Amino acid sequence: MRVLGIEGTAWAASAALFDPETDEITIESDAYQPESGGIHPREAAEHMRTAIPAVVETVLDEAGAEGVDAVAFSRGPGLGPCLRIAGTAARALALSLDVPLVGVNHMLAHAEIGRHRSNFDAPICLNTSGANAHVLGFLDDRYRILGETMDTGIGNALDKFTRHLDWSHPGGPKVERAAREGSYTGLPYVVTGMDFSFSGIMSAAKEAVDDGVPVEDVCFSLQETTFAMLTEVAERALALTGETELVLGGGVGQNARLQAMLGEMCAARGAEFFAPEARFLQDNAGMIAVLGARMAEAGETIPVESSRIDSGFRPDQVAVTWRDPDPRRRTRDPEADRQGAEAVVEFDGDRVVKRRLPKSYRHPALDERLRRERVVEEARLTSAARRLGVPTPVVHDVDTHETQLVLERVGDADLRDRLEADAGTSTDRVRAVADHLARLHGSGIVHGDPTTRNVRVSDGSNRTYLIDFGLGYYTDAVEDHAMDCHVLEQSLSGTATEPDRLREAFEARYAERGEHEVLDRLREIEGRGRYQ
Ligand SMILES: C[C@@H](O)[C@H](NC(=O)OP(=O)(O)OC[C@H]1O[C@@H](n2cnc3c(N)ncnc32)[C@H](O)[C@@H]1O)C(=O)O
Ligand SMILES: Nc1ncnc2c1ncn2[C@@H]1O[C@H](COP(=O)(O)OP(=O)(O)OP(=O)(O)O)[C@@H](O)[C@H]1O
Ligand SMILES: [Fe+2]
Repeated sequence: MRVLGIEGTAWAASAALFDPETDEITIESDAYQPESGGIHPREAAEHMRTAIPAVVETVLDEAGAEGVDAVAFSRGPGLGPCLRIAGTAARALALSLDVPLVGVNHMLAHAEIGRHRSNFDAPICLNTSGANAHVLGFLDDRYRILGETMDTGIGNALDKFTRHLDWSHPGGPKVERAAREGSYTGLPYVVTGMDFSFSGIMSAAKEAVDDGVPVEDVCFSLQETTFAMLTEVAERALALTGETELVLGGGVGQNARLQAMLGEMCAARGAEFFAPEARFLQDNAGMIAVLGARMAEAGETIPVESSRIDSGFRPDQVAVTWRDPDPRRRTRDPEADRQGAEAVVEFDGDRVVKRRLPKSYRHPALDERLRRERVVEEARLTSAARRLGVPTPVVHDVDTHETQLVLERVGDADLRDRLEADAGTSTDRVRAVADHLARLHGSGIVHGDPTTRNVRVSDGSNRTYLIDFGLGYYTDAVEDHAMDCHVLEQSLSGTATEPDRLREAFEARYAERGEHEVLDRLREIEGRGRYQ
């Protein structure tokens, strides 16, 4: 099945032909370059109007229209005016060639091209593009968003920073070049579970430049900080799901420093890492044609009448019928797997020794700071939570120099590995987590990382413990309390076959025990448009 792909979500007018028999992918692209500032949606759409027919024609000239069995196009997410033009071109072409039409989710295409090129079975995918940044895992029939940006995509964040410097668009490659001459200066580091945000860091970076810190140093630190955050959440996703493969997607993925950090993180934990070639990382129609072919083979074509574009199209909205469920996810031995994202954990009788070893992918100054802060916070908040009546391990010893804790060993398993227990029991356990979080929030404590791997459960009783307070802190901010709930729910989605029932149970109990405004804010967080 030879598929012609069309891409036009924002800046790249691109057409491609994919032939699954030979695995040959011909791509023809024409980039929109703003005269000044960032991408102007109307101007970009004007570019699409002339450039898309031209790139399509070039590809058809090369490949011959007779051999095209389907037309695939980026249905979203993206800029509405651009998507509409690309969509119209795709529909017209499908009708004139008399072949089926396939509507592709652009972010799934970024993810799947890595799987396709690597031949990995079930990788975690880190998408780092202009308007998006998220970690995806595949479970049952769907990609799950395990974590994502709470404000802008990573590329847009870098581009906005360089606009402040009056550098031309796109800024990402220029930051990379300037960073080669830079040295480290501190910037905020913002990670909650597997979610993260860039706006505070970017404001601090602009301020630093205005205050006279050399631009090269700020560029260097921007990369060190934001890429370490992305690497950390990718590692947390590997630890949470137990997967051992990672693929990278999106335009920022062309950055050599980001690739090096991810490669180093994976090597250190015995996982495999793959980054596709640059032409498949930046927006391109090749990835649309490849996923389009998979979808068409599985019968996922759409009638022209119902092929509307969707500028807010999220990757977890797509029912995935073109690949098998992860064959390994359910057969691992969870208790053999003691490798967290941050720490190495060893059992010593009824005690647990938790060491945060240096992470070689992180800049040493940042690494030192994070490990020290987290050990101190973990010891302090684990004990504070206990005093509030929330079951947590007793802290036996804290060594900030060695960044090591000795904790009481609690529970028999991580909640992650008991979610498929009988419905009543797993619901009760999730309710207990709601009790614990509501109680912590009531006293101004945020856990910071309440995933299903940071809840320990006992098999013989209803005891449910919270562990791993290293990302916790004190605040009464509703937003931060809601983020805790969001992290828990996202991890349920990433690890449970039937997350909806569990999420409902969590919220019903939190509504009884916690503040209503927190759940209202939770709705708002979930509804935040990520395309900006
Ligand atoms: C929805 C769609 O339109 C959008 N596409 C997109 O953002 O284009 P993409 O090609 O994936 O990424 C472009 C971004 O990638 C950044 N970029 C390109 N090369 C870079 C480099 N070497 N280092 C850092 N950033 C880089 C650019 O600055 C720009 O922000 C998306 O995928 O979010
Ligand atoms: N006190 C404890 N009692 C029993 N098991 C524990 C305890 N602390 C940690 N573990 C086990 O070790 C695993 C990793 O521990 P922990 O979550 O604290 O490390 P981490 O590296 O910070 O992980 P992450 O950042 O991925 O959440 C836990 O999922 C749990 O199975
Ligand atoms: Fe993209």
